[in-house]
Amino acid sequence: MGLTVLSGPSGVGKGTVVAAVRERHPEVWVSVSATTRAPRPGETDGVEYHFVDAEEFARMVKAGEFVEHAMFAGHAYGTPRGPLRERLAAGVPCLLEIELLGARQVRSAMPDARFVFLAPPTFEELVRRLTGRGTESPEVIARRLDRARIELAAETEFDHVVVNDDVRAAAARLVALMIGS
Ligand SMILES: Nc1nc2c(ncn2[C@@H]2O[C@H](COP(=O)(O)OP(=O)(O)O)[C@@H](O)[C@H]2O)c(=O)[nH]1
Ligand SMILES: Nc1ncnc2c1ncn2[C@@H]1O[C@H](COP(=O)(O)OP(=O)(O)O)[C@@H](O)[C@H]1O
Repeated sequence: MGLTVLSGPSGVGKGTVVAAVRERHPEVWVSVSATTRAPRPGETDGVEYHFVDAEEFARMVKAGEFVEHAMFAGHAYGTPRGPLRERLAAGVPCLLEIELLGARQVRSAMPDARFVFLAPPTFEELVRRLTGRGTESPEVIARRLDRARIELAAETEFDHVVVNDDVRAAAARLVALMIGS
């Protein structure tokens, strides 16, 4: 099974590590999720996410177009089924970067997938990273920290834990788990 699911608390560096994987490992295909949240500065529709409105998201859910979908901090996120199915059928190593509830749905639907938890070196460092990104209001940061505590407690559900101490090292460890070193 060529599918790897990467999860971990908000701010741990999932997006950063996945960007490093994209840059250095073009042989890995990274799924582009749909979301109802607004693009952040520098994000492009179709690259980091497909940015859709709530109506379009609901239509996609109803049409069965998602492998999994979940709410996170007030917005909907989902993994489109078609592109993933095509890449898996072609034998391409595939990576999903999704939150815990979605990872659990994938675990039920595709139990042969590999589940990797990206962990912060310490909780204090997680708070620093989440605050330091500067893209969220204090209310949003507080909500994400509440969710982060829940996500950290689920670490033991995963097959592997990669500590994001150094971005390049963490990306290399993730790819080694996916395709061997
Ligand atoms: N279930 C699910 N979660 C997703 C999907 N895409 C992204 N996420 C997760 O949604 C959460 C919020 O993502 P985002 O708004 O980009 O914030 P960030 O991860 O803190 O930069 C993160 O935990 C992502 O891993 C998806 O398709 N399905
Ligand atoms: N290994 C690392 N060391 C230091 N800072 C990091 C590391 N990985 C990510 N960061 C920083 O932490 C913040 C959150 O990273 P991000 O990739 O947005 O997290 P996530 O996608 O998990 O929410 C960003 O400011 C990012 O530059």
